[in-house]
Amino acid sequence: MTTEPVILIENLQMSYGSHQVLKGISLKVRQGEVIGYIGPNGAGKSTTVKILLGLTEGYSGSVKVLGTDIAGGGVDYKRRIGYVPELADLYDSLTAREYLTFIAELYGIEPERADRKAQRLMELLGVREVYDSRIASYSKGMKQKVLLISSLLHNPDILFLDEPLSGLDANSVMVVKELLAQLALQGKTVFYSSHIMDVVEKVSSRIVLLYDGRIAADGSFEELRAMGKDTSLEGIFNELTGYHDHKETAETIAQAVREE
Ligand SMILES: Nc1ncnc2c1ncn2[C@@H]1O[C@H](COP(=O)(O)OP(=O)(O)OP(=O)(O)O)[C@@H](O)[C@H]1O
Repeated sequence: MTTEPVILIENLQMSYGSHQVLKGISLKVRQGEVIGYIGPNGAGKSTTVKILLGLTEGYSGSVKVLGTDIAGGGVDYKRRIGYVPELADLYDSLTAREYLTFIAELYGIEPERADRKAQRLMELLGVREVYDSRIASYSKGMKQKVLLISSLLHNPDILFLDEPLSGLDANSVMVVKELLAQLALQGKTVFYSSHIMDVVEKVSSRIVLLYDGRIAADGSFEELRAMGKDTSLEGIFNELTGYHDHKETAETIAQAVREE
């Protein structure tokens, strides 16, 4: 394994109009780390990931992925990255075979090889029987599995995942959680953004909490736990983001529902 960071972010700032979303983020991610990237809704997690993927421009600061300054617009580093977006635009009118071989082709994988690998991964994830059905007919979890496969076909070095377990059944969740650990053992780096705290707690070797445009905590779960009073990541999250009134908020909402 190399010791150079695979992701190096220095003083990253990003605004949409007058709204400053990222207020100076610095982060070094090393090969083989599984980063749990967490934060409240709207904190800027997806924005960070989209910048790292070269999908969002207009930021300031420096961002290097796999040694490449992404501001240079190079595409080589993108070939070594896999991405499972939060809201996916799957081509519903295609079958998984058509979709996955098409995606693989974009990565320069020869169609027959891609087809073999896609079928194998569909089989391992228990969805081989719908390989030739239109994606439009799939359940949410089946679509999620196709997305996961599409991010892995080209054997990427870094995997960016935004709520990757969304819609997956309990057995599939266990498989994917274990898969992430196995991929990290192979030396792949995983950048995992999710709101499901008990999963983040279990799969991440390091947790980065984004709050108010800045990194509010960065460390292993044990290190984060040592910082506060709470013992669960959910509790630590509430503590670090200064949120204590979930019960009152829920009561007020329930009351508002009854109002005329
Ligand atoms: N294209 C855009 N134009 C304007 N504002 C945007 C755009 N994309 C994101 N934002 C704003 O930036 C902020 C951060 O959004 P982002 O999607 O990065 O948050 P997030 O941490 O991923 O949230 P969530 O947990 O809800 O997915 C939000 O206030 C959002 O409204």
